[in-house]
Amino acid sequence: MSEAPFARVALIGIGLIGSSLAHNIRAHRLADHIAITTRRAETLARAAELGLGDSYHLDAAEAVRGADLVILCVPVGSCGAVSKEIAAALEPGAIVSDVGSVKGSVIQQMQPNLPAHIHFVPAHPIAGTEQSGPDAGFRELFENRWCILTPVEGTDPQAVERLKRFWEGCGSNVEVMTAEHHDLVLAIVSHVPHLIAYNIVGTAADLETVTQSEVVKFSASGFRDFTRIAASDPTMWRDVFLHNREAVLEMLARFSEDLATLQRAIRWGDGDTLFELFTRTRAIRRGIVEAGQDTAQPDFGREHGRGPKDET
Ligand SMILES: NC(=O)C1=CN([C@@H]2O[C@H](COP(=O)(O)OP(=O)(O)OC[C@H]3O[C@@H](n4cnc5c(N)ncnc54)[C@H](O)[C@@H]3O)[C@@H](O)[C@H]2O)C=CC1
Ligand SMILES: O=C(O)C(=O)Cc1ccc(O)cc1
Repeated sequence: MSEAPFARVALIGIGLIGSSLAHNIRAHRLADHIAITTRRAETLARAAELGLGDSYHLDAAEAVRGADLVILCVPVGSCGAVSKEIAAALEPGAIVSDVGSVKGSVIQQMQPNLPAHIHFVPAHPIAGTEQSGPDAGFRELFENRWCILTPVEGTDPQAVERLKRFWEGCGSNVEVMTAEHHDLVLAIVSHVPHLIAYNIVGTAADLETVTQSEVVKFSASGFRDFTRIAASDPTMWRDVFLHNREAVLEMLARFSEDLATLQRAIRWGDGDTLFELFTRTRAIRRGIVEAGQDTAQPDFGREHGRGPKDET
């Protein structure tokens, strides 16, 4: 008899998150069999070369057949289409989950396609890097990181508990909340910051009076951090903004108001306003460091990744 918590896990999409999950499932014996499926034959072949799974399928329905855990690791805009492809092949009692950075839209896209005899438990690991593709994954990615589960009302608590234990098996701490709350929180702590990074790097790239070589030569560490984030996968982030539209627009409106306040303070020489804000934000940063939440994970990821992949 098998001792692994799952008999067969199907990973749909084998980029940064899918491959990091494969490493974890293997290392922590979370399943007896890892079935991998992805859209492109080249990516699947690379996953096989890396030995990430036990079976490899171009047909997603074939991969999920007999699986007791199915995890969609694709851009959020593809979740609806993938759920349609696999629906008829899903095993009764299977847990179907995802790793998308947006939850409300993923639930809306997937739920209508899924049969009543499976347990749908959406998830989001708050762990990643700017890298993508099957080479980018590494086992330590989820260690000491949060994973948020957003089950819909009426979900079997045992299925939620099983998925919670799976993520704990990957080294994560798990929290449960509504999809709506998740999308608001992530809009301010992750989505808007990425948009700001894309925007500032774009603005610097468009400058006429400051040359590109000067931007590279004199970029202080703050700007360098922005360029790392702005190197994140374009498909993934396009989908995040299109699918968390309302929460992002709400947070952007607040951000713009606060930015206007700073603009005014600079224009009128109001140093007190600037000093007061910078003092408050410094305390927030110190709180994060004291709570042990400031691991140098991106560098760690870079060490393990082999460079951004444009089309995986
Ligand atoms: N990159 C990050 O830092 C994090 C990403 N996420 C979420 O994880 C999901 C995957 O992101 P990554 O692994 O970073 O992306 P990635 O670009 O590294 O990998 C995506 C994979 O999905 C495949 N794919 C795309 N469309 C597909 C389709 N229709 N059918 C089958 N396979 C398809 C691609 O070929 C690729 O193998 C996204 O929803 C993202 O929001 C969550 C946490 C962190
Ligand atoms: O690389 C970084 O700095 C990240 O912020 C990683 C990340 C990206 C997207 C997510 O949904 C969660 C984490």
